[in-house]
Amino acid sequence: MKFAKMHGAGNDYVYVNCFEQTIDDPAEMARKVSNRNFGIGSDGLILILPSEVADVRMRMFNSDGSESEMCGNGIRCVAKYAYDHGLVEKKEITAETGAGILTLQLFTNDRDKVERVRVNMGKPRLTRGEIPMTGSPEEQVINAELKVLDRTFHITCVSMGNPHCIIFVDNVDEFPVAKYGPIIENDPMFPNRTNVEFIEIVSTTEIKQRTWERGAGETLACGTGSSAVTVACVLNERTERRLLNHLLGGDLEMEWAEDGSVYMTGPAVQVFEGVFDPQ
Ligand SMILES: N[C@H](CCC[C@H](N)C(=O)O)C(=O)O
Repeated sequence: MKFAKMHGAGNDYVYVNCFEQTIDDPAEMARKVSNRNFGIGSDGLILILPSEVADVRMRMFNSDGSESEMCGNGIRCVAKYAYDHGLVEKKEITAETGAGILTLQLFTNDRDKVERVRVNMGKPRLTRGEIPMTGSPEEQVINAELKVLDRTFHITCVSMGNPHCIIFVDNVDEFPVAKYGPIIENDPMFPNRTNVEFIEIVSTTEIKQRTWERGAGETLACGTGSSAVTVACVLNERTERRLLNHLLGGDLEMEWAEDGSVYMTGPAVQVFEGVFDPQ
């Protein structure tokens, strides 16, 4: 299986060009390639496919084999792959995802390779029914109390196509993400599980994020998470609508625009290409 290893702000995936090859069991393949000792090593597997309604289509599988509707860092790398490998020739493209059709703007360097991508991540979904969460389907969850082990957190829940639970903490560097993340991820109030973001407010235009990803554990960055967090910051009156988010693996420029959509701008990097021998 030919692949490219790419990352966006350190959130790394194995990318397979499915314009020219097929994968029979992507869930199983995701588990194999993601393993950092016995595989290639990644947060998951992303398939780049032809689409009938957009320039490309993305499917994303976490390292545990579960499929997610959307991946923000992944979609920037899909755009880079598509342009750099000649699957598209334009610098504004559309991508079909489980969260709808998104529009992406590509920024190239002087060798005509994509370096940064701005993504219209679409509109956040805020009701329990849309996230999904148990309880009254029309209700929103903003700054609601949640007791976990010995702590009481205040959670805000947002879907960017996939579910996110956002928690503001005082010192994110020292926060025990691996202790609380998996418990919240698997809380029965989230029937499809959830991604969990822990956020420290630096100023009204700057935040720091750590991410516990559904199906993958702690990762260095999460683009859908960063989008959901931007919405949560505004809803909780913690920041302005435009902010710079410092994640463990790099920075993302975020805006929840007046048109209701969230815009994310960030890097897309190819590290190497290779051939994987399935064992
Ligand atoms: N890292 C990805 C999100 C993966 C979300 C995935 N863990 C899920 O199950 O929804 C991002 O940049 O948006």
